[in-house]
Amino acid sequence: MIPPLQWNDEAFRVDLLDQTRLPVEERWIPIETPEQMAEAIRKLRVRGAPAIGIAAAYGVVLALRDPGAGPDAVQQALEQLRQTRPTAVNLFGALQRMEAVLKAYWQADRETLKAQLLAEARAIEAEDREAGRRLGAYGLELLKDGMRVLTHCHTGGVATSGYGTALAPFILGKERGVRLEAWVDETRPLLQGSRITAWELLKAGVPATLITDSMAAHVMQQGWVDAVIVGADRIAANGDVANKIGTYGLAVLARAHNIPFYVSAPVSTIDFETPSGQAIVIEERDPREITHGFGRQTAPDGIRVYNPAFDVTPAALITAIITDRGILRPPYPEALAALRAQLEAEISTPSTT
Ligand SMILES: CSC[C@@H](O)[C@@H](O)C(=O)COP(=O)(O)O
Repeated sequence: MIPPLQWNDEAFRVDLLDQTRLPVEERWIPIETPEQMAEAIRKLRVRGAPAIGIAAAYGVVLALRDPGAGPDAVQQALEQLRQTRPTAVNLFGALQRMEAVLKAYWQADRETLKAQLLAEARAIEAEDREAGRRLGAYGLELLKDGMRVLTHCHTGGVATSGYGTALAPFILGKERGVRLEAWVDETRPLLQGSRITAWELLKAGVPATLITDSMAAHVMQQGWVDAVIVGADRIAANGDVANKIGTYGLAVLARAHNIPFYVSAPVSTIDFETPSGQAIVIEERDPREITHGFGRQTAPDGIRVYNPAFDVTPAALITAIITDRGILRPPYPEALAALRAQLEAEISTPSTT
């Protein structure tokens, strides 16, 4: 498993895998300031909901790289990183945790603040790694040996810090001898499926077949898909799920073909404060991603373009939501409320082990 980034303690910087270069080149770039991290997130050099949160957390630590910088610089970094991408809630959750550390150690000396911020960023990364392993194990309760499973966008190692979210059962399944076959959606317009999912599954030795997004209906109609599994960028309190554009269409297709549709995401992707998908802000990206994708003009100058990066799948189309705390089934408002109560109870009664 390749991580999306590595903290370089000696150089006090982040070494980041530039995902825009995949699969042709595995290029690691040094990130030394919060500005550089914000740029990397905006340009999708690091992407995928959990990875964005982890990257932003380390980006906050970088505010203290300059020997003259103090808590004000950290506060500024928090504001800057919050402006990068609006949809994935992991970004805001991670920054909220970093802000809590900043507030708790505002009056402390610089070295203590630095150490505490770094420890929190490392904790966010480690928790996500463990969440991915659990997502894989729960996913394998639903995805059985021999199944052909369609997935969308990229939800593996470099989008997280370990096994991934929707790709976790494929990777863990490979380790455990459970044979899953993947249908990989290309994922227009930025091709996270063909560039990154296909690359990661090949590396892991998981059998995979690449299709363009518009072929999904056809392969389902042929009876060649046993399940669909996707990740999430934000799950609302009623179970609506924002994920990469095209996910909603797949859910409709899965329902039409009587195929189970699963969402796999860590609890850090659940936004209990957002009542439904309608309240989720959908990022709109540069029209040139469609008209000039990968440097080649493929549409006439002057054409009007709409380029939403995500869509919302209504809870009613989701067969189960796999989380690192177990598998949720409809009705989701009740299942999510129970999960929230469980998580809150754990916070108020910290474990003594
Ligand atoms: C890695 S978990 C799932 C999502 O983050 C993933 O499906 C996705 O939509 C990523 O979008 P991206 O725009 O590439 O950051």
